[in-house]
Amino acid sequence: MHKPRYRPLLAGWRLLLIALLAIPTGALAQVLDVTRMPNAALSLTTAVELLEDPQRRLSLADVQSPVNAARFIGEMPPTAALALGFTRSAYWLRITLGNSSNAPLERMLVVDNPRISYVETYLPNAHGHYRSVRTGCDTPFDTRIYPNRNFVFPLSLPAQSKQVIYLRLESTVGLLVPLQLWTPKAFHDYERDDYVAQAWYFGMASAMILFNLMLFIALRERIYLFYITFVTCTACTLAIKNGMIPPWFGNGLNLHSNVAYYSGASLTVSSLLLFMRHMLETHRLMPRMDRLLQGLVVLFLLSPLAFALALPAVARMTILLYLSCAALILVVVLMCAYKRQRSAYFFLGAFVLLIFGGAMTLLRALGIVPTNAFTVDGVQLGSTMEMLLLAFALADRLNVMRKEKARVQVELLHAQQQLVDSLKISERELEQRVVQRTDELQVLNSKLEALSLTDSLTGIANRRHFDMLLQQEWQRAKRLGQPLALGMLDVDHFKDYNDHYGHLAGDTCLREVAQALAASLSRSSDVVARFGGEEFVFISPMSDAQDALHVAQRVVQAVADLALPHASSPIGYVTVSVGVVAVRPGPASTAEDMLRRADAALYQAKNNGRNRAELAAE
Ligand SMILES: Nc1nc2c(ncn2[C@@H]2O[C@H](COP(=O)(O)OP(=O)(O)OP(=O)(O)O)[C@@H](O)[C@H]2O)c(=O)[nH]1
Repeated sequence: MHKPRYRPLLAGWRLLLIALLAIPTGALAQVLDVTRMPNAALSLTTAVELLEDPQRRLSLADVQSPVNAARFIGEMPPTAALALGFTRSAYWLRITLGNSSNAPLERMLVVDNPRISYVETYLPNAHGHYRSVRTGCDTPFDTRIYPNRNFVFPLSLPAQSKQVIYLRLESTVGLLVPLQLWTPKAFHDYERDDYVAQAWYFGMASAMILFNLMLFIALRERIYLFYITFVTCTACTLAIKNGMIPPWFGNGLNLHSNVAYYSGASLTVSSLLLFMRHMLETHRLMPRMDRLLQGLVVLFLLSPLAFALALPAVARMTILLYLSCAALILVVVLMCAYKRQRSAYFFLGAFVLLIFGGAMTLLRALGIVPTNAFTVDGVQLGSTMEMLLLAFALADRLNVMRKEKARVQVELLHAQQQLVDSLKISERELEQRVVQRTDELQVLNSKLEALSLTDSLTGIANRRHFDMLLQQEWQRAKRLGQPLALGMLDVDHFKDYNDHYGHLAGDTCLREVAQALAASLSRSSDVVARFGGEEFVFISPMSDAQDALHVAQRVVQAVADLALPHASSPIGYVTVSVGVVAVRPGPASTAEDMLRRADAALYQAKNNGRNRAELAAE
């Protein structure tokens, strides 16, 4: 026969204690009178007599035989449940119930733990024959004579009667037996409240799943999917644990079984690990630990195969694995919290609540803490708090991300503003530079224009400039009906001067003649220009013939006053001849005519002996 190698010490100690304290009661079975009942569960623990069947071979007839009947032990400690620990033995429970009243009574015998693999009840009929009902979580749901998440057996106790009821219990996992007796009414009330409490939990889990599904659809963040998977696995596992899976669900599969329960728990742990990895970003904060977590995820995903093939054998190891994993999760969360991972604080709080709830359930299973509303639903309560806190952590994460986004947006705006500002500054600088360059260009242009209009040798207006000015002055005089005078001047015997003094000296001479010419025409409206070679011209607006001749003579005199030596000239110094004309521009005359006439007058001055001014003939 297979015996577990490591029976929990506590369960062993408990059985030893029970054996020492127990009085063989085969013949002296105490009768529990069920005539008067409380309006709540009546724990049958102290009324139970217990017989261990390590080989799991005894039949009802065997346990009724005088030898075995005398081996039942009673006087159980007054706890809410018989905690028999992880055991492969079958246990026989004997309860003697009495009805001292004169009326038949209906009672409900309840095994308030849906996780017992096999619950076989032997109920006597009026003739003392036993009817067996074999059910349990590892048998199909329709084996239950009363459809409830726990194992419920309605009893009929005739008036003035005594009944001995036998229960045979066997489990592939921990064996915890909260055996209760109820009146039908009290049980129905409790049943309603119990299902309402369960509905609260599953309703809340469903709401969380749907809400986070919507968040996932809206935000497309994978972490919500991990959370949904985790909550779904948790809710399903708790539904299995509490016997809440509807009988029609599962398509023939027994989803109440301990294989389903352990598989659900493993899937829950792997989804929790997946969620935690993403939530705490372990791949970034602790890459090596993250690889270990990934390995555990795979291990837990594959573990249902092991449960299906060898559940009783691997049950104890699985519990150890769960505990190690819980410790590892705690270490990871603490390390992340130490590294100031904000989500880790929430995760820590949530996980501590779950562990606390789970620990309560485990300690109840081991018989260390009493069975009560808190310890029975410890995992469920812890899971509820965990679910809420993790949802809060997700909301906080969203909030942090939103704040981060807002901060980045502000930074972006700031950067944009800075860019706009610097663009504006460079635009202004560019504008200034353009203005400056334009000014410089204008100056340059005016210089160029001035250069293009100035004679490079003498510094007075050149021929081009003169042509323009002559046209302007001509038009103005014509418009205003004013007289306009034009003088044409030529240096006398200049070829000889050049020949005698050299070309460079000739240039200097021309410069001095130009200055003398410019100095002789003092009005601002007067114009002097180099006409070409050694010829100069002047324009004197608003001057009639007399004025013009007077100006021309002044020029001749001014050059003569320079007294520039000219060895090749009959006079001995540099002189000029001037031909001058004064006209009143009319529709028939042109500026060119005026020039021709001035040239003719110059020719006349040359012919008349040079060093003189001649007025053009009318
Ligand atoms: N040094 C110098 N000589 C120039 C310049 N332009 C023209 N000449 C000279 O001026 C002389 C003009 O001589 P001509 O036109 O023959 O007349 P002229 O010798 O002055 O004799 P008249 O005009 O009849 O008195 C030429 O020898 C030119 O080479 C110049 O820019 N610089």
